[in-house]
Amino acid sequence: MVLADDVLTVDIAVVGLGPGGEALATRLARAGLSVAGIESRLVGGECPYYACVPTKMMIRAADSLAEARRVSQLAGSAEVRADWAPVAARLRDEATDDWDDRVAVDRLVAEGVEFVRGRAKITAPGELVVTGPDGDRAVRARRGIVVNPGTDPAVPPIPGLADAPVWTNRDAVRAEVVPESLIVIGGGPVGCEFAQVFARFGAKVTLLQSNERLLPQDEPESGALLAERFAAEHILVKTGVKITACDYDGQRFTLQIKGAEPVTADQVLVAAGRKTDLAALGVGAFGLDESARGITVDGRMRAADGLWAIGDITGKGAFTHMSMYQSGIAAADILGEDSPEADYRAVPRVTFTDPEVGSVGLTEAAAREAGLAVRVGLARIPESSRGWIHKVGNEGLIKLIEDADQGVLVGATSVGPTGGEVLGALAVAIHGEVPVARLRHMIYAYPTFHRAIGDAVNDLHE
Ligand SMILES: Cc1cc2nc3c(=O)[nH]c(=O)nc-3n(C[C@H](O)[C@H](O)[C@H](O)COP(=O)(O)OP(=O)(O)OC[C@H]3O[C@@H](n4cnc5c(N)ncnc54)[C@H](O)[C@@H]3O)c2cc1C
Ligand SMILES: NC(=O)c1ccc[n+]([C@@H]2O[C@H](COP(=O)([O-])OP(=O)(O)OC[C@H]3O[C@@H](n4cnc5c(N)ncnc54)[C@H](O)[C@@H]3O)[C@@H](O)[C@H]2O)c1
Repeated sequence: MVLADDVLTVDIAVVGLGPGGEALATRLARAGLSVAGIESRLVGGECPYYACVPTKMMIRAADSLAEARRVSQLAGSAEVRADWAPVAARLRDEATDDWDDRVAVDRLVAEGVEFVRGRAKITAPGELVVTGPDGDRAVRARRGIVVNPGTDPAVPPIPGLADAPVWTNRDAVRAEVVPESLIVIGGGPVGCEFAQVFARFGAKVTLLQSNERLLPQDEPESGALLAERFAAEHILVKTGVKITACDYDGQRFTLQIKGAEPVTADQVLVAAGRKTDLAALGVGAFGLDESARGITVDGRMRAADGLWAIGDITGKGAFTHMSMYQSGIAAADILGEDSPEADYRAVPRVTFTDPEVGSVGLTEAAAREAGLAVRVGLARIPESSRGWIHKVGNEGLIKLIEDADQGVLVGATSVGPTGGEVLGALAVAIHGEVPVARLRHMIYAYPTFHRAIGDAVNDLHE
C-alpha cells in the first residue's frame, strides 16, 4: 500500500465489515492484495454483537427452561426459577467481549488488512472519504470497492414511537433485566424469536403484527403452528393490527391500536424490519439509484464497473450464510478465479423459535405464482413415530413443493424440535435436484424426525 498526500491507496476497499466483508478483506489480503477494511461500528457486523450469536444464546437459555418445565409431563417434577443474570453475563462476556471488537480488529490487522475506523462515503469510482474519530481520511481503491453495509433496524413512522425509549434488537441483547411486560412490534423472525425468549423468562408479552400472520415470508402452516405454541405459552398475539400512536409517560408505554383497546407495557421492542441508506453510502457516484432499498448485483456480485456488493444490501436473503456465500463469490471474481456464479434456488432460512421453523426454496404460493405445475406433500410431526415418542413439545410439520413437470422439489419447510437441522436434507434435495422418485425410494432412519420427509414425499399430490 502507498501513502501519498495523506491518501490511503490500496487495491481494494471493503466498506462495512459484516460477516462477509470481514472474510473478504482477510481472503484478499492473504492472496496478496492491499486491502483497506473500513468499519464504522464493530468488526464482524450485526451478527456476532446484536443478532445471530447473542439471540441464539438467549434462545438456548430459554429452551432449557422450557424443557425443564416439560419434566412434569415426562419424568417426575422440577422446580424451575428463571434467572436472566447468567444470560446477560454470557452475552456480555462470552459472546461480545462487552461489545468490544478489539480481538477482531487485531485479527484483521494481523492478516495484513489496513483497518480504518469510520463511516465511508464513496465520492467517485475508486475514491472514498472515511469520517472517523480522528477526522476525515481519503482512501483510493485502484481496483475497486466492495460494499457490505448491512441494514439498520427500522422504526415505523408511528407518532411518538421514535421519541420514546423503545428497544430494537441492539438494545434487547444488552438487557440487564427482563421487563415485567413487553410489547413486541413485528411478527417476523426477529419479533418471534425475542417474544418467546422474554416470555419464557417471565415477561408478559404482547406481539403486535401488522400482517395477518406470523412469519409471513414462510408457509401459512408455519405461522399458524407458531401462533398455537405462542398461545400455549401465554404470549398474546394480535395480527392484522394498525398501531396509530405511542405514548410514553416516563415509565410505561401505551400503544393505540385502530379499532381496538390500547395496549400497555413496561417496554416496547421494535422488530418491524430493516432500513438501508444508499445516499449515505454514496453509491450514486457509480450511477446507482440512491433511493432504492438495496443494490442489484449480477451473479458475480458486481453492481457496477469497480463496485461489488454483498450481504443484506443485495436483497437475496438477510442471513449470515448469504453474506458469507456472496463474499466467496466476490472474492473469486476479484482474484480472477474460476468459480460458479451465485445460485439462489436453495436458500435455506431458519427461525430459531421452539419449534424451529426452517424453509428452503419456494413456498407453495411462490411456486404457483411462477406458473409451475405444483404438487404438495404434508406430514405432521406429532403423527410420526418420533413425534409420538417425543410427546410434549412435538409440534411440527414437513411440507414439500414439487415441480411436477421436472419431478424435483423446488421448496420445502421443516418445522419441529430440530426443524433447522432436518432442513439440511431438504436443502440438499433441492440444491442437488434429486428426483422425487429417488427420494421415494430412499431409506429414512427410524425413528428420527427426518423420517417424516418420507411421509411427506409419499403424500405429494396435485
Ligand atoms: C435479531 C437478529 C437475529 C438474526 N439472526 C440470524 C440468524 O440466526 N442467522 C442468520 O443467518 N442471520 C440472522 N440475522 C441476520 C444477520 O444478522 C445478517 O444477515 C448478517 O449480519 C449479515 O449482514 P451483512 O453482512 O449484510 O452486514 P452486517 O452484519 O449488518 O454488517 C454491516 C457492517 O457495515 C457497517 N457499515 C455500514 N455502512 C458503513 C459505512 N458507510 N462505512 C463503514 N462501515 C459501515 C456497519 O456498521 C456494520 O457493522 C439476524 C438479524 C437480526 C437483526
Ligand atoms: N434466524 C434467522 O435467520 C433470522 C433471525 C432474525 C432475523 N433475520 C433476518 O433479519 C431480517 C429482519 O427481520 P425482521 O423480523 O426484523 O423483519 P421482517 O421484515 O422479516 O419482519 C418484520 C415484521 O414486522 C411487521 N411490521 C412492520 N411494520 C409494522 C407495524 N407498524 N406494526 C406491526 N407490525 C409491523 C411486518 O408485518 C413483518 O412481518 C429478516 O430479513 C430476517 O431474514 C434472520
